[in-house]
Amino acid sequence: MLFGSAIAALVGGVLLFAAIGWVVWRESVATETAYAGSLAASLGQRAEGIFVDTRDLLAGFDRSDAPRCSADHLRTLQQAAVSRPYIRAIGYWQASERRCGVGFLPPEGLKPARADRIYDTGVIAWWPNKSTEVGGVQLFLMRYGDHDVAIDPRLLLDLGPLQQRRAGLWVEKLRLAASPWDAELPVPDAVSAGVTVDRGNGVVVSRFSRNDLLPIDVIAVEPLDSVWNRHASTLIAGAAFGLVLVALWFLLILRYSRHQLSLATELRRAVAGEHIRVQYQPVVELATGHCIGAEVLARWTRDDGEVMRPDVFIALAEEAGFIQDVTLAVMRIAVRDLTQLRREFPGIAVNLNLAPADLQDERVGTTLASSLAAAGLPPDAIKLEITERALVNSNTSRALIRDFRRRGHEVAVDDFGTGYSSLSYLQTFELDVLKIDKSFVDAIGKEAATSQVIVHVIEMARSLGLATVAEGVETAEQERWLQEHRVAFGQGYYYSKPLDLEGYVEFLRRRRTA
Ligand SMILES: Nc1nc2c(ncn2[C@@H]2O[C@@H]3COP(=O)(O)O[C@H]4[C@@H](O)[C@H](n5cnc6c(=O)[nH]c(N)nc65)O[C@@H]4COP(=O)(O)O[C@H]3[C@H]2O)c(=O)[nH]1
Repeated sequence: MLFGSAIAALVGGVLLFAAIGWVVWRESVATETAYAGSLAASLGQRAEGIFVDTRDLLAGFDRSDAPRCSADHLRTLQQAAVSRPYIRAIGYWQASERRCGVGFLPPEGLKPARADRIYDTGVIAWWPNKSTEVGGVQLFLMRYGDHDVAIDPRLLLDLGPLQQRRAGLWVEKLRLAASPWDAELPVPDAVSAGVTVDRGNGVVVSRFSRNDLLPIDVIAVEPLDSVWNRHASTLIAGAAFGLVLVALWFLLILRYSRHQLSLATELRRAVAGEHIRVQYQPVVELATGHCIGAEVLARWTRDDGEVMRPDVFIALAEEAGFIQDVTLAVMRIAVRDLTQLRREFPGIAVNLNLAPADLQDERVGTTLASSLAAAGLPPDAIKLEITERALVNSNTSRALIRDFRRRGHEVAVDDFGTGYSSLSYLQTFELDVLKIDKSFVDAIGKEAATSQVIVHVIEMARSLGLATVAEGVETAEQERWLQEHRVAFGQGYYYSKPLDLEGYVEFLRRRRTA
Protein backbone atom coordinates (compact mmCIF):
# COMPACT_ATOMS: atom_id res chain seq x y z
CA MET A 1 0.00 0.00 0.00
CA LEU A 2 2.78 2.38 1.00
CA PHE A 3 4.83 1.25 -2.00
CA GLY A 4 1.69 1.75 -4.06
CA SER A 5 1.68 5.42 -3.08
CA ALA A 6 5.41 5.61 -3.92
CA ILE A 7 4.69 4.27 -7.41
CA ALA A 8 1.75 6.69 -7.72
CA ALA A 9 4.07 9.52 -6.69
CA LEU A 10 6.62 8.43 -9.30
CA VAL A 11 4.02 8.22 -12.06
CA GLY A 12 2.64 11.60 -10.97
CA GLY A 13 6.14 13.12 -11.03
CA VAL A 14 6.89 11.72 -14.48
CA LEU A 15 3.53 12.92 -15.83
CA LEU A 16 4.12 16.37 -14.38
CA PHE A 17 7.59 16.40 -15.91
CA ALA A 18 6.21 15.34 -19.30
CA ALA A 19 3.48 17.98 -19.12
CA ILE A 20 6.01 20.73 -18.34
CA GLY A 21 8.26 19.51 -21.20
CA TRP A 22 5.34 19.54 -23.61
CA VAL A 23 4.32 23.07 -22.62
CA VAL A 24 7.94 24.32 -22.93
CA TRP A 25 8.27 22.69 -26.37
CA ARG A 26 4.98 24.17 -27.58
CA GLU A 27 6.01 27.61 -26.35
CA SER A 28 9.36 27.25 -28.14
CA VAL A 29 7.62 26.30 -31.40
CA ALA A 30 5.16 29.20 -30.97
CA THR A 31 8.01 31.67 -30.34
CA GLU A 32 9.94 30.39 -33.33
CA THR A 33 6.85 30.42 -35.52
CA ALA A 34 6.16 34.02 -34.59
CA TYR A 35 9.80 34.84 -35.25
CA ALA A 36 9.72 33.09 -38.64
CA GLY A 37 6.63 35.15 -39.51
CA SER A 38 8.28 38.39 -38.51
CA LEU A 39 11.41 37.40 -40.47
CA ALA A 40 9.57 37.45 -43.84
CA ALA A 41 7.89 40.72 -42.83
CA SER A 42 11.09 42.44 -41.79
CA LEU A 43 12.97 41.31 -44.92
CA GLY A 44 10.04 42.44 -47.08
CA GLN A 45 9.72 45.81 -45.35
CA ARG A 46 13.42 46.45 -45.82
CA ALA A 47 13.28 45.64 -49.56
CA GLU A 48 10.18 47.80 -49.90
CA GLY A 49 12.04 50.58 -48.07
CA ILE A 50 14.90 50.36 -50.58
CA PHE A 51 12.52 50.71 -53.51
CA VAL A 52 10.72 53.67 -51.96
CA ASP A 53 13.99 55.37 -51.04
CA THR A 54 15.26 54.81 -54.59
CA ARG A 55 12.11 56.27 -56.11
CA ASP A 56 12.44 59.38 -53.85
CA LEU A 57 16.09 59.69 -54.79
CA LEU A 58 15.25 59.59 -58.50
CA ALA A 59 12.46 62.13 -58.04
CA GLY A 60 15.00 64.39 -56.30
CA PHE A 61 17.39 64.19 -59.24
CA ASP A 62 14.61 65.26 -61.59
CA ARG A 63 13.98 68.35 -59.45
CA SER A 64 17.65 69.38 -59.53
CA ASP A 65 18.61 72.41 -61.68
CA ALA A 66 22.05 71.12 -62.63
CA PRO A 67 22.48 70.89 -66.37
CA ARG A 68 22.03 67.25 -67.32
CA CYS A 69 25.24 65.25 -67.77
CA SER A 70 27.27 68.24 -66.44
CA ALA A 71 30.04 67.63 -63.90
CA ASP A 72 27.73 68.94 -61.16
CA HIS A 73 24.91 66.63 -62.18
CA LEU A 74 27.18 63.58 -62.34
CA ARG A 75 28.76 64.48 -58.95
CA THR A 76 25.31 64.50 -57.34
CA LEU A 77 24.55 61.10 -58.86
CA GLN A 78 27.93 59.78 -57.74
CA GLN A 79 27.42 60.88 -54.14
CA ALA A 80 24.04 59.18 -54.00
CA ALA A 81 25.44 55.95 -55.47
CA VAL A 82 28.40 55.83 -53.13
CA SER A 83 26.27 56.20 -50.01
CA ARG A 84 24.01 53.23 -50.93
CA PRO A 85 25.74 49.86 -51.14
CA TYR A 86 22.98 48.22 -53.19
CA ILE A 87 23.25 50.88 -55.96
CA ARG A 88 25.75 49.90 -58.62
CA ALA A 89 24.99 52.73 -61.10
CA ILE A 90 22.77 55.75 -61.67
CA GLY A 91 21.91 56.99 -65.15
CA TYR A 92 20.21 59.89 -66.85
CA TRP A 93 17.74 59.30 -69.62
CA GLN A 94 16.53 61.51 -72.38
CA ALA A 95 13.50 60.15 -74.13
CA SER A 96 14.22 56.42 -74.46
CA GLU A 97 17.98 56.59 -74.31
CA ARG A 98 20.39 56.43 -71.38
CA ARG A 99 22.57 59.50 -71.95
CA CYS A 100 25.04 59.50 -69.12
CA GLY A 101 25.55 57.98 -65.76
CA VAL A 102 27.87 57.08 -62.92
CA GLY A 103 28.90 53.95 -61.11
CA PHE A 104 30.46 50.65 -61.78
CA LEU A 105 29.73 50.36 -65.51
CA PRO A 106 31.03 48.50 -68.52
CA PRO A 107 33.13 50.67 -70.87
CA GLU A 108 30.29 51.09 -73.34
CA GLY A 109 27.91 52.10 -70.50
CA LEU A 110 24.61 50.33 -69.70
CA LYS A 111 22.48 49.64 -72.73
CA PRO A 112 19.42 47.95 -71.34
CA ALA A 113 16.95 46.43 -73.73
CA ARG A 114 13.25 47.26 -73.69
CA ALA A 115 11.79 47.73 -70.20
CA ASP A 116 9.93 44.74 -68.76
CA ARG A 117 7.29 46.66 -66.84
CA ILE A 118 5.80 50.12 -66.59
CA TYR A 119 3.79 50.49 -63.39
CA ASP A 120 1.00 52.96 -62.64
CA THR A 121 3.20 54.34 -59.86
CA GLY A 122 5.53 55.69 -62.58
CA VAL A 123 8.18 53.09 -61.95
CA ILE A 124 9.72 51.39 -64.98
CA ALA A 125 11.52 48.11 -64.37
CA TRP A 126 14.08 45.99 -66.17
CA TRP A 127 14.46 42.53 -64.83
CA PRO A 128 18.07 41.41 -64.39
CA ASN A 129 19.34 40.10 -67.76
CA LYS A 130 22.38 40.01 -69.96
CA SER A 131 22.03 43.65 -70.99
CA THR A 132 22.04 44.75 -67.32
CA GLU A 133 25.02 42.59 -66.35
CA VAL A 134 27.95 44.36 -64.74
CA GLY A 135 30.96 42.50 -63.36
CA GLY A 136 29.15 39.17 -63.65
CA VAL A 137 26.10 40.35 -61.70
CA GLN A 138 22.85 40.94 -63.51
CA LEU A 139 21.40 44.12 -62.07
CA PHE A 140 17.82 45.18 -61.53
CA LEU A 141 17.09 48.51 -63.18
CA MET A 142 14.49 50.86 -61.88
CA ARG A 143 13.68 54.11 -63.64
CA TYR A 144 11.52 56.93 -62.33
CA GLY A 145 11.23 60.16 -64.30
CA ASP A 146 14.45 60.89 -66.18
CA HIS A 147 16.83 58.86 -64.00
CA ASP A 148 17.38 55.22 -63.25
CA VAL A 149 19.39 53.13 -60.82
CA ALA A 150 20.97 49.73 -61.24
CA ILE A 151 20.40 47.75 -58.07
CA ASP A 152 22.41 44.69 -57.04
CA PRO A 153 19.48 42.37 -56.22
CA ARG A 154 21.64 40.22 -53.95
CA LEU A 155 21.73 43.11 -51.50
CA LEU A 156 17.97 43.54 -51.36
CA LEU A 157 17.80 40.81 -48.75
CA ASP A 158 19.85 41.63 -45.69
CA LEU A 159 20.23 38.11 -44.55
CA GLY A 160 22.10 38.51 -41.31
CA PRO A 161 22.72 35.29 -39.36
CA LEU A 162 20.17 33.16 -41.19
CA GLN A 163 21.47 29.84 -39.86
CA GLN A 164 19.31 27.18 -41.48
CA ARG A 165 16.71 29.64 -42.62
CA ARG A 166 16.07 30.36 -46.29
CA ALA A 167 14.46 33.41 -47.82
CA GLY A 168 13.65 34.77 -51.25
CA LEU A 169 12.37 38.00 -52.76
CA TRP A 170 10.05 38.11 -55.76
CA VAL A 171 8.95 41.05 -57.86
CA GLU A 172 5.86 39.81 -59.60
CA LYS A 173 6.70 36.23 -60.59
CA LEU A 174 10.39 36.92 -60.88
CA ARG A 175 12.69 35.66 -58.18
CA LEU A 176 14.99 38.62 -57.70
CA ALA A 177 17.05 37.53 -54.72
CA ALA A 178 17.43 34.56 -52.41
CA SER A 179 19.58 33.43 -49.58
CA PRO A 180 21.36 31.22 -50.05
CA TRP A 181 21.26 32.24 -53.70
CA ASP A 182 20.21 28.73 -54.86
CA ALA A 183 17.83 28.16 -51.93
CA GLU A 184 14.95 25.76 -52.50
CA LEU A 185 11.85 27.84 -51.89
CA PRO A 186 8.18 27.50 -52.69
CA VAL A 187 6.88 30.14 -55.14
CA PRO A 188 4.64 32.80 -53.54
CA ASP A 189 1.50 31.55 -55.30
CA ALA A 190 1.90 28.21 -53.57
CA VAL A 191 2.02 29.76 -50.10
CA SER A 192 -0.77 31.48 -48.21
CA ALA A 193 -0.10 34.83 -46.54
CA GLY A 194 1.17 34.84 -42.96
CA VAL A 195 2.74 31.87 -41.22
CA THR A 196 2.16 28.21 -42.07
CA VAL A 197 3.55 25.27 -40.15
CA ASP A 198 4.15 22.51 -42.67
CA ARG A 199 4.76 19.50 -40.44
CA GLY A 200 4.86 17.13 -43.44
CA ASN A 201 8.00 18.85 -44.74
CA GLY A 202 9.15 19.84 -41.27
CA VAL A 203 9.24 23.57 -41.99
CA VAL A 204 7.64 26.83 -40.94
CA VAL A 205 6.90 28.95 -44.03
CA SER A 206 5.99 32.63 -43.91
CA ARG A 207 5.00 34.98 -46.68
CA PHE A 208 5.01 38.78 -46.79
CA SER A 209 3.42 40.60 -49.73
CA ARG A 210 3.21 44.32 -50.57
CA ASN A 211 2.21 46.27 -53.68
CA ASP A 212 2.83 49.93 -52.90
CA LEU A 213 5.43 50.70 -55.51
CA LEU A 214 6.05 47.28 -57.08
CA PRO A 215 4.34 43.99 -56.30
CA ILE A 216 6.82 42.23 -54.04
CA ASP A 217 6.70 38.96 -52.10
CA VAL A 218 9.12 37.61 -49.55
CA ILE A 219 9.08 33.95 -48.56
CA ALA A 220 11.03 32.78 -45.50
CA VAL A 221 11.41 29.09 -44.67
CA GLU A 222 12.61 27.80 -41.34
CA PRO A 223 13.17 24.06 -40.69
CA LEU A 224 11.37 22.83 -37.57
CA ASP A 225 14.63 21.02 -36.73
CA SER A 226 16.30 24.35 -36.19
CA VAL A 227 13.64 25.17 -33.58
CA TRP A 228 14.75 22.06 -31.75
CA ASN A 229 18.44 22.89 -32.27
CA ARG A 230 18.02 26.41 -30.98
CA HIS A 231 16.06 25.32 -27.91
CA ALA A 232 17.69 21.95 -27.37
CA SER A 233 20.17 23.15 -24.78
CA THR A 234 17.43 24.89 -22.75
CA LEU A 235 15.13 21.90 -23.10
CA ILE A 236 17.86 19.42 -22.18
CA ALA A 237 18.93 21.53 -19.19
CA GLY A 238 15.26 21.81 -18.13
CA ALA A 239 14.76 18.08 -18.65
CA ALA A 240 17.84 17.22 -16.61
CA PHE A 241 16.73 19.55 -13.84
CA GLY A 242 13.21 18.09 -13.95
CA LEU A 243 14.56 14.54 -13.84
CA VAL A 244 16.72 15.35 -10.86
CA LEU A 245 13.66 16.82 -9.12
CA VAL A 246 11.52 13.77 -9.95
CA ALA A 247 14.31 11.45 -8.76
CA LEU A 248 14.69 13.40 -5.51
CA TRP A 249 10.94 13.43 -5.04
CA PHE A 250 10.80 9.67 -5.62
CA LEU A 251 13.67 9.00 -3.21
CA LEU A 252 11.96 11.12 -0.60
CA ILE A 253 8.68 9.24 -1.03
CA LEU A 254 10.57 5.94 -0.96
CA ARG A 255 12.35 6.91 2.23
CA TYR A 256 9.08 8.05 3.76
CA SER A 257 7.34 4.84 2.67
CA ARG A 258 10.12 2.69 4.08
CA HIS A 259 10.02 4.67 7.30
CA GLN A 260 6.25 4.23 7.49
CA LEU A 261 6.59 0.57 6.66
CA SER A 262 9.15 -0.03 9.39
CA LEU A 263 7.05 2.11 11.76
CA ALA A 264 4.02 -0.03 10.95
CA THR A 265 6.04 -3.19 11.61
CA GLU A 266 7.21 -1.80 14.96
CA LEU A 267 3.66 -0.84 15.88
CA ARG A 268 2.39 -4.29 14.93
CA ARG A 269 5.06 -5.78 17.19
CA ALA A 270 4.08 -3.43 20.03
CA VAL A 271 0.41 -4.41 19.70
CA ALA A 272 1.23 -8.14 19.64
CA GLY A 273 3.64 -7.75 22.57
CA GLU A 274 1.03 -5.82 24.57
CA HIS A 275 3.16 -2.68 24.70
CA ILE A 276 0.24 -0.40 23.93
CA ARG A 277 -0.80 1.52 27.02
CA VAL A 278 -3.91 3.57 27.72
CA GLN A 279 -4.84 6.76 29.50
CA TYR A 280 -8.21 7.87 30.78
CA GLN A 281 -9.66 11.30 30.27
CA PRO A 282 -12.49 11.98 32.74
CA VAL A 283 -15.98 12.86 31.52
CA VAL A 284 -17.81 15.12 33.97
CA GLU A 285 -21.53 15.78 34.46
CA LEU A 286 -21.79 19.54 34.03
CA ALA A 287 -24.77 20.03 36.35
CA THR A 288 -23.22 18.22 39.34
CA GLY A 289 -19.48 18.06 38.64
CA HIS A 290 -19.56 14.29 39.12
CA CYS A 291 -17.26 12.16 37.03
CA ILE A 292 -19.39 9.59 35.26
CA GLY A 293 -16.62 7.87 33.37
CA ALA A 294 -13.69 8.44 31.05
CA GLU A 295 -12.59 8.15 27.45
CA VAL A 296 -9.91 5.50 26.91
CA LEU A 297 -7.05 6.87 24.82
CA ALA A 298 -4.37 4.64 23.34
CA ARG A 299 -0.70 5.43 23.98
CA TRP A 300 2.40 4.07 22.25
CA THR A 301 6.01 4.73 23.18
CA ARG A 302 8.44 3.49 20.53
CA ASP A 303 11.42 1.26 21.30
CA ASP A 304 13.71 4.32 21.17
CA GLY A 305 11.57 6.17 23.72
CA GLU A 306 9.77 8.42 21.23
CA VAL A 307 6.14 8.99 22.25
CA MET A 308 3.87 8.71 19.20
CA ARG A 309 0.66 10.71 18.95
CA PRO A 310 -2.41 8.46 18.69
CA ASP A 311 -3.82 10.28 15.69
CA VAL A 312 -0.57 9.33 13.92
CA PHE A 313 -0.26 5.69 14.91
CA ILE A 314 -4.01 5.01 14.73
CA ALA A 315 -3.98 6.31 11.16
CA LEU A 316 -0.89 4.17 10.46
CA ALA A 317 -2.60 1.03 11.78
CA GLU A 318 -5.69 1.87 9.72
CA GLU A 319 -3.62 2.30 6.60
CA ALA A 320 -1.62 -0.87 7.23
CA GLY A 321 -4.84 -2.80 7.92
CA PHE A 322 -4.45 -3.92 11.55
CA ILE A 323 -6.50 -1.29 13.40
CA GLN A 324 -8.79 -4.02 14.80
CA ASP A 325 -5.78 -5.48 16.64
CA VAL A 326 -5.17 -2.07 18.23
CA THR A 327 -8.84 -1.74 19.20
CA LEU A 328 -8.81 -5.20 20.77
CA ALA A 329 -5.55 -4.46 22.63
CA VAL A 330 -7.06 -1.25 24.08
CA MET A 331 -10.27 -3.09 24.89
CA ARG A 332 -8.43 -5.85 26.80
CA ILE A 333 -6.70 -3.23 28.98
CA ALA A 334 -9.94 -1.29 29.52
CA VAL A 335 -11.83 -4.41 30.59
CA ARG A 336 -9.00 -5.39 32.96
CA ASP A 337 -8.86 -1.86 34.46
CA LEU A 338 -12.66 -1.68 34.71
CA THR A 339 -12.79 -4.72 36.96
CA GLN A 340 -10.51 -2.86 39.36
CA LEU A 341 -12.30 0.51 38.97
CA ARG A 342 -15.78 -0.94 39.45
CA ARG A 343 -14.83 -2.45 42.78
CA GLU A 344 -14.22 1.02 44.18
CA PHE A 345 -16.51 3.04 41.90
CA PRO A 346 -19.54 0.95 40.97
CA GLY A 347 -21.34 2.29 37.93
CA ILE A 348 -18.24 3.87 36.41
CA ALA A 349 -17.96 3.37 32.64
CA VAL A 350 -15.32 3.97 30.00
CA ASN A 351 -15.63 5.04 26.39
CA LEU A 352 -13.82 2.98 23.81
CA ASN A 353 -12.93 4.51 20.43
CA LEU A 354 -13.86 2.45 17.38
CA ALA A 355 -12.32 2.97 13.97
CA PRO A 356 -14.36 2.74 10.76
CA ALA A 357 -12.85 -0.69 10.02
CA ASP A 358 -14.16 -1.96 13.40
CA LEU A 359 -17.66 -1.51 12.00
CA GLN A 360 -17.09 -3.67 8.98
CA ASP A 361 -17.37 -7.07 10.69
CA GLU A 362 -18.42 -8.62 14.00
CA ARG A 363 -14.98 -9.39 15.40
CA VAL A 364 -14.84 -6.42 17.79
CA GLY A 365 -18.47 -6.91 18.93
CA THR A 366 -18.11 -10.62 19.71
CA THR A 367 -14.73 -10.19 21.43
CA LEU A 368 -16.12 -7.34 23.51
CA ALA A 369 -19.10 -9.43 24.60
CA SER A 370 -16.97 -12.42 25.56
CA SER A 371 -14.37 -10.27 27.38
CA LEU A 372 -17.03 -8.49 29.44
CA ALA A 373 -18.74 -11.78 30.23
CA ALA A 374 -15.45 -13.37 31.28
CA ALA A 375 -14.71 -10.40 33.55
CA GLY A 376 -18.22 -10.42 34.97
CA LEU A 377 -18.88 -6.86 33.81
CA PRO A 378 -22.19 -5.57 32.44
CA PRO A 379 -22.24 -4.21 28.85
CA ASP A 380 -23.03 -0.67 30.01
CA ALA A 381 -19.54 -0.51 31.58
CA ILE A 382 -18.21 0.11 28.08
CA LYS A 383 -19.56 2.85 25.84
CA LEU A 384 -18.51 3.09 22.25
CA GLU A 385 -17.35 6.16 20.35
CA ILE A 386 -17.64 6.20 16.61
CA THR A 387 -16.23 9.05 14.55
CA GLU A 388 -18.49 10.80 12.11
CA ARG A 389 -16.47 9.46 9.17
CA ALA A 390 -17.22 5.88 10.37
CA LEU A 391 -20.92 6.49 9.89
CA VAL A 392 -20.65 5.37 6.30
CA ASN A 393 -23.80 4.45 4.57
CA SER A 394 -23.32 0.74 4.90
CA ASN A 395 -25.84 -1.79 6.08
CA THR A 396 -23.12 -3.65 7.95
CA SER A 397 -22.09 -0.67 10.09
CA ARG A 398 -25.72 0.27 10.69
CA ALA A 399 -26.53 -3.28 11.78
CA LEU A 400 -23.41 -3.52 13.97
CA ILE A 401 -24.27 -0.25 15.74
CA ARG A 402 -27.78 -1.61 16.35
CA ASP A 403 -26.26 -4.84 17.76
CA PHE A 404 -23.99 -2.89 20.13
CA ARG A 405 -26.99 -1.00 21.48
CA ARG A 406 -29.09 -4.15 21.82
CA ARG A 407 -26.32 -5.70 23.88
CA GLY A 408 -26.50 -2.71 26.22
CA HIS A 409 -23.68 -0.42 25.04
CA GLU A 410 -24.24 3.26 24.69
CA VAL A 411 -23.07 4.55 21.32
CA ALA A 412 -21.71 8.08 20.84
CA VAL A 413 -20.86 9.90 17.63
CA ASP A 414 -17.43 11.51 18.11
CA ASP A 415 -15.89 14.69 16.66
CA PHE A 416 -19.31 15.72 15.49
CA GLY A 417 -19.35 18.68 13.13
CA THR A 418 -16.00 17.94 11.52
CA GLY A 419 -17.58 15.80 8.80
CA TYR A 420 -20.59 16.51 6.64
CA SER A 421 -23.32 14.54 8.40
CA SER A 422 -26.67 16.22 8.32
CA LEU A 423 -29.46 15.87 10.83
CA SER A 424 -31.44 13.61 8.53
CA TYR A 425 -28.39 11.43 7.94
CA LEU A 426 -27.73 11.06 11.66
CA GLN A 427 -31.36 10.06 12.12
CA THR A 428 -30.72 6.91 10.09
CA PHE A 429 -28.39 5.58 12.79
CA GLU A 430 -29.35 4.41 16.27
CA LEU A 431 -27.25 6.57 18.58
CA ASP A 432 -27.29 7.73 22.22
CA VAL A 433 -24.76 10.51 22.57
CA LEU A 434 -23.37 13.29 20.43
CA LYS A 435 -19.87 14.53 21.24
CA ILE A 436 -19.40 18.15 20.23
CA ASP A 437 -16.00 18.65 18.64
CA LYS A 438 -13.38 20.76 20.44
CA SER A 439 -13.22 23.24 17.54
CA PHE A 440 -16.79 24.39 18.36
CA VAL A 441 -16.11 24.57 22.09
CA ASP A 442 -13.02 26.69 21.31
CA ALA A 443 -15.25 29.19 19.53
CA ILE A 444 -17.42 29.83 22.60
CA GLY A 445 -17.29 33.51 23.54
CA LYS A 446 -15.44 34.41 20.37
CA GLU A 447 -16.68 36.28 17.34
CA ALA A 448 -15.76 33.33 15.10
CA ALA A 449 -18.36 32.06 12.64
CA THR A 450 -18.20 28.63 14.33
CA SER A 451 -19.42 30.18 17.62
CA GLN A 452 -22.96 30.03 16.25
CA VAL A 453 -22.62 26.50 14.90
CA ILE A 454 -22.43 24.96 18.37
CA VAL A 455 -25.91 26.29 19.17
CA HIS A 456 -27.28 24.46 16.13
CA VAL A 457 -25.39 21.29 17.01
CA ILE A 458 -26.89 21.32 20.52
CA GLU A 459 -30.39 21.88 19.13
CA MET A 460 -29.88 19.13 16.61
CA ALA A 461 -28.79 16.66 19.28
CA ARG A 462 -31.80 17.63 21.36
CA SER A 463 -34.23 17.15 18.48
CA LEU A 464 -32.74 13.67 17.92
CA GLY A 465 -33.03 12.85 21.62
CA LEU A 466 -29.25 12.50 22.02
CA ALA A 467 -27.30 13.41 25.16
CA THR A 468 -24.45 15.85 24.56
CA VAL A 469 -20.80 15.76 25.63
CA ALA A 470 -18.64 18.81 24.97
CA GLU A 471 -15.02 17.93 24.12
CA GLY A 472 -11.95 20.04 24.84
CA VAL A 473 -13.40 22.21 27.62
CA GLU A 474 -10.51 24.36 28.83
CA THR A 475 -12.02 27.32 30.69
CA ALA A 476 -14.60 28.14 33.35
CA GLU A 477 -16.26 30.47 30.84
CA GLN A 478 -16.77 27.60 28.41
CA GLU A 479 -18.13 25.42 31.20
CA ARG A 480 -20.59 28.16 32.24
CA TRP A 481 -21.78 28.63 28.67
CA LEU A 482 -22.28 24.89 28.22
CA GLN A 483 -24.20 24.65 31.50
CA GLU A 484 -26.43 27.55 30.43
CA HIS A 485 -27.13 25.78 27.16
CA ARG A 486 -27.93 22.58 29.01
CA VAL A 487 -25.13 20.46 27.59
CA ALA A 488 -25.07 17.38 29.79
CA PHE A 489 -21.40 16.43 29.99
CA GLY A 490 -17.96 17.91 29.51
CA GLN A 491 -14.46 16.58 28.92
CA GLY A 492 -11.29 18.58 28.66
CA TYR A 493 -8.14 19.94 30.28
CA TYR A 494 -10.31 22.16 32.49
CA TYR A 495 -11.21 19.01 34.39
CA SER A 496 -8.20 16.86 33.66
CA LYS A 497 -5.69 15.85 31.04
CA PRO A 498 -5.69 12.13 30.12
CA LEU A 499 -4.40 10.16 33.15
CA ASP A 500 -2.81 6.78 33.81
CA LEU A 501 -5.02 4.37 35.75
CA GLU A 502 -3.53 5.44 39.11
CA GLY A 503 -4.02 9.10 38.28
CA TYR A 504 -7.58 8.45 37.20
CA VAL A 505 -8.33 6.59 40.42
CA GLU A 506 -6.91 9.58 42.37
CA PHE A 507 -9.10 11.93 40.30
CA LEU A 508 -12.22 9.88 41.05
CA ARG A 509 -11.40 9.81 44.77
CA ARG A 510 -10.90 13.58 44.88
CA ARG A 511 -14.19 14.17 43.05
CA ARG A 512 -16.02 11.86 45.49
CA THR A 513 -14.79 13.71 48.54
CA ALA A 514 -15.21 17.19 47.02
N1 LIG B 1 -5.88 20.68 23.43
C1 LIG B 1 -6.76 19.93 24.13
N2 LIG B 1 -6.88 18.62 23.82
C2 LIG B 1 -7.79 17.91 24.53
C3 LIG B 1 -8.58 18.47 25.53
N3 LIG B 1 -9.37 17.49 26.02
C4 LIG B 1 -9.07 16.36 25.33
N4 LIG B 1 -8.11 16.62 24.43
C5 LIG B 1 -7.49 15.65 23.51
O1 LIG B 1 -8.45 15.43 22.49
C6 LIG B 1 -8.44 14.08 22.09
C7 LIG B 1 -9.79 13.53 22.32
O2 LIG B 1 -9.92 12.32 21.74
P1 LIG B 1 -10.63 12.09 20.39
O3 LIG B 1 -11.37 13.30 19.94
O4 LIG B 1 -11.40 10.82 20.50
O5 LIG B 1 -9.39 11.94 19.37
C8 LIG B 1 -8.56 10.85 19.52
C9 LIG B 1 -9.06 9.63 18.78
O6 LIG B 1 -9.69 10.01 17.57
C10 LIG B 1 -7.78 8.92 18.45
N5 LIG B 1 -7.61 7.81 19.39
C11 LIG B 1 -6.99 7.81 20.61
N6 LIG B 1 -7.06 6.58 21.14
C12 LIG B 1 -7.72 5.78 20.25
C13 LIG B 1 -8.10 4.39 20.22
O7 LIG B 1 -7.85 3.61 21.16
N7 LIG B 1 -8.77 3.93 19.11
C14 LIG B 1 -9.07 4.76 18.07
N8 LIG B 1 -9.72 4.23 17.03
N9 LIG B 1 -8.74 6.06 18.08
C15 LIG B 1 -8.08 6.57 19.16
O8 LIG B 1 -6.71 9.81 18.58
C16 LIG B 1 -7.25 11.11 18.80
C17 LIG B 1 -6.31 11.95 19.57
O9 LIG B 1 -6.14 11.47 20.86
P2 LIG B 1 -5.27 12.24 21.93
O10 LIG B 1 -4.02 12.75 21.32
O11 LIG B 1 -5.18 11.37 23.12
O12 LIG B 1 -6.14 13.51 22.21
C18 LIG B 1 -7.35 13.42 22.94
C19 LIG B 1 -7.27 14.32 24.14
O13 LIG B 1 -6.02 14.27 24.80
C20 LIG B 1 -8.44 19.86 25.83
O14 LIG B 1 -9.11 20.44 26.68
N10 LIG B 1 -7.52 20.54 25.10
